[in-house]
Amino acid sequence: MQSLYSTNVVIIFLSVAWLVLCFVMWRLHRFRCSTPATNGTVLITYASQTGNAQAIANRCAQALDLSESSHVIALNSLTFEHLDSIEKILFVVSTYGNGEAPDNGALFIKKFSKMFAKHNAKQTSADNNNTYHENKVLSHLSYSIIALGDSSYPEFCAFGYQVNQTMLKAGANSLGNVITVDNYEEQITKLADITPDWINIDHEVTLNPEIKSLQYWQLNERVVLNPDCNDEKLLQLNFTSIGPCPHWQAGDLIDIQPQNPVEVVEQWLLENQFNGDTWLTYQGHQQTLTSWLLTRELPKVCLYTQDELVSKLPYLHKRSYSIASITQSGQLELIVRLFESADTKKFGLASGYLSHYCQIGDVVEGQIRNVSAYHNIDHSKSIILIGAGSGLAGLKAQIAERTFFDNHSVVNNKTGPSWLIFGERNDDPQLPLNQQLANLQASSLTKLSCAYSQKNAQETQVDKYVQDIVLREQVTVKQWVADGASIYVCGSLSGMGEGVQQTLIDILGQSSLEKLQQQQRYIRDVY
Ligand SMILES: Cc1cc2nc3c(=O)[nH]c(=O)nc-3n(C[C@H](O)[C@H](O)[C@H](O)COP(=O)(O)O)c2cc1C
Repeated sequence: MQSLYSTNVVIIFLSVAWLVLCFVMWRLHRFRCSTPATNGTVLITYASQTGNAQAIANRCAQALDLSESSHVIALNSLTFEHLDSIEKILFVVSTYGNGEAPDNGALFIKKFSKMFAKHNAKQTSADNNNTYHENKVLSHLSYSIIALGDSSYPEFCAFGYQVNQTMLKAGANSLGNVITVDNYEEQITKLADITPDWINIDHEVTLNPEIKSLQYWQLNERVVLNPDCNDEKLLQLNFTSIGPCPHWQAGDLIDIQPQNPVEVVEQWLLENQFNGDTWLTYQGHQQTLTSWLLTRELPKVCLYTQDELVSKLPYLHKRSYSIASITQSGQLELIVRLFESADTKKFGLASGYLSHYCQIGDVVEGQIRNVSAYHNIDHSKSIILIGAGSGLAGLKAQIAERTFFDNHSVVNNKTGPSWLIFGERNDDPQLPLNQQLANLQASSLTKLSCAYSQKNAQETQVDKYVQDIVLREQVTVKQWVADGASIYVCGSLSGMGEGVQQTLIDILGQSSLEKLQQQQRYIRDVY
């Protein structure tokens, strides 16, 4: 009996010891997996205009088991103290404008060049004018750069290279070449292919078409907003979601999968002697070759066999559009400018598809893109919304969200005043566009100021461009900003976006505008 008792005690003891050992080994394994390669502190910083670089930064944080809230920050928020206290940093930065930084990274080069110069000056005097150490302020720090861009721009990934130069000058250690990413697409670009070796991206965080569900939208209505214009028509499109409606916020974009016109696909098939009626199965879906090729690039010279086409021909690049409505309306609204080439009279691929080839009732594939840089607006404060043409989309979404906030917030927390400064071509009040503006003024705006580019400014005393209004109304603009207003700009970058920015610099001063940008009170959804 005694010996049976002691055997049981030994078995229980061994079992507990075994469980404890297993637990310790498991914790150790988890610790090893989650600890960054250097065992040092790692930070991830992003500069992102439309959310791609930010999404990659967040996924890298997941792969490194780092918290997004404490280890992922916008480049404008990066301080010298951060750099001084960490051992490794990952930059995920896109390029914007003409080889420039995205807005939430625009202060980095200026801020750090100044800071490093100051530090170097101190270092120099400490070393009795020995300039050898001048560039070693960040010698403890290693870094990698993922640079997003689009090779159709002359300055491909220029900002990524500028960040690299700044870090090299400060003596930081590069962990490899700048990783350039051409035309990043969430569902096509494999994260494992664009991340440095020290980040172990597993399959869970590798986005590809199989694991991300696609979103489809049925076109219900299409209205020409400026029927008086023969060129560059502006169209409003309304869609409903097929299946449960995804959630989005004002400022979010939608990436639309464009399609070739059917005639173009049929002509290409004929020229290359393929049979468009052949049924082909790819990734579990079966449709005719013609249907498959609607969304594919069609090369001038085709070296593939008919069976290879679907797996080899790349998808047409998706195009991003600002969403003009809010989820609560139950409709996805877009405002699209139809591009038509002056020489060939051909339509732009995506704008032609949405504005011309796509028919009412047709289904369009489009993925909502969360752009948190455009979200952080305090609706209880006032806002100056500035834009032109298709930029009305982003501005309408902000107005709709503020109206929703007004109707659903607690009594004392009402929406602040909204001032819309908008530019189009013609002031004819019968035009659907001008009727929409009048409706917005009646229902939701405190102030509406319009500029008309096709009016003769001297003769009619109207402003030609939105920046003319900002300049003429500068006293009021300054007063609104002093009272806490945000400024939200939406529309084309060249011309409108750049003109507005220069005028704001002229009237508010560069440093005040930078401060507003840092406080996320100057937001630009410009393209
Ligand atoms: C208005 C605009 C300007 C751009 N300028 C450049 C450029 O000069 N060089 C470049 O390589 N890519 C340029 N791009 C491409 C972006 O860098 C690319 O789309 C990137 O994926 C955007 O990433 P983000 O969403 O993080 O901002 C530009 C894109 C837009 C919309």
